[in-house]
Amino acid sequence: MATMRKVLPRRLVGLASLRAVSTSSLGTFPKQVKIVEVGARDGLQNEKNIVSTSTKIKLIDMLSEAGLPVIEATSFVSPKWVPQMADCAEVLKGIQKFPGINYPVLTPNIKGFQAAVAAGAKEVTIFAAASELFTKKNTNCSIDESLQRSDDIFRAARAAGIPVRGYVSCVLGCPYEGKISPAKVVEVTKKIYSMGCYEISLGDTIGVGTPGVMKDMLSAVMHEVPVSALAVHCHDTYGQALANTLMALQMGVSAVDSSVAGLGGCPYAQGASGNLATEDLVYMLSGLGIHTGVNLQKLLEAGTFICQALNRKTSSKVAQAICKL
Ligand SMILES: CC(C)(COP(=O)([O-])OP(=O)([O-])OC[C@H]1O[C@@H](n2cnc3c(N)ncnc32)[C@H](O)[C@@H]1OP(=O)([O-])[O-])[C@@H](O)C(=O)NCCC(=O)NCCSC(=O)C[C@@](C)(O)CC(=O)[O-]
Repeated sequence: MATMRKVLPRRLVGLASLRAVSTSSLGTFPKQVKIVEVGARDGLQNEKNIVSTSTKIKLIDMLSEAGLPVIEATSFVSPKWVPQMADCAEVLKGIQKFPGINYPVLTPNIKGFQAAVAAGAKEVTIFAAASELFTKKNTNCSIDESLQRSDDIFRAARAAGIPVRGYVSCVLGCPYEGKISPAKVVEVTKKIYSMGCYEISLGDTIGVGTPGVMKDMLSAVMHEVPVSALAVHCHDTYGQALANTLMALQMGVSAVDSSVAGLGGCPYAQGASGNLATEDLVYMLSGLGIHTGVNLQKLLEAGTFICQALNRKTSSKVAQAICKL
């Protein structure tokens, strides 16, 4: 397709490398950032029209071609709650598994964990939240009950030698409770870290945060959990996702979730919009001279593919800019 063949103009590549030498005044950044691509799960779970299994598989294969090191493939949740993820087993079985790339899947309970393992999952992700009301809306239980479900998963995962990643949602605000205290985020994050999550992604689920509150929340969490075990997951509802992520990088976080074409949202978080667009993140990191291993050109092609399949415009500013050139 002609639109998928556009090559990143030389002058943009040049601009990015020019910026890479002039960032010392911004503070210390990690030399390398691990991008966790969540478009196929977080992005698609919010789509009203069912996306075909083959489209999901092709998207993930294109993201693998682009060199993303971690691609969240799908979620083994109740199809009554999220019908879009009903084909989770087919998707996980159907994708090409590139060597060196992880394909974690979301599991809300032991039933989901067992189904994920049966479909070949090598890594799972549990999800908790720093808000009681969001937890109830999202998983029909209290925070304590959700942690108990996670504990069941940890036991089974340990026995099977499967690594577990974790999410804490609503770290900068909740659609139902409003302001969330950093102390509550610390409490939940610390619990799932001590239960065995090797990495915990702190989610600004509805994208209300600004860099100052990100800094306060992260400072509090970093007192209790090593920064090497933290990631950030910023939605872009108020246009703050890139700024909040930059703040997290300056504080030493080196794992960032993002979504191709900025797809995303949670069906149980009113007002949540898309995630930070992976294209925009890669462009910024490249400009800062930070290694990601991602091929921006191939990533743009994956974004074009899924936007055409969904019949929608990309939310990535970088993709929009390059399409106009
Ligand atoms: C947790 C439950 C299952 C509780 O839902 P429930 O209705 O309380 O559970 P239940 O045990 O009564 O089960 C209801 C039915 O679902 C079945 N069931 C039960 N579990 C499973 C399973 N794993 N896989 C398949 N089926 C399942 C179960 O067998 C039963 O079927 P029935 O007997 O009625 O035919 C439900 O609330 C659920 O699936 N919630 C998931 C919601 C979701 O996926 N939200 C989006 C992900 S979180 C997010 O997006 C935020 C994040 C991670 O991106 C970070 C951020 O931005 O902050």
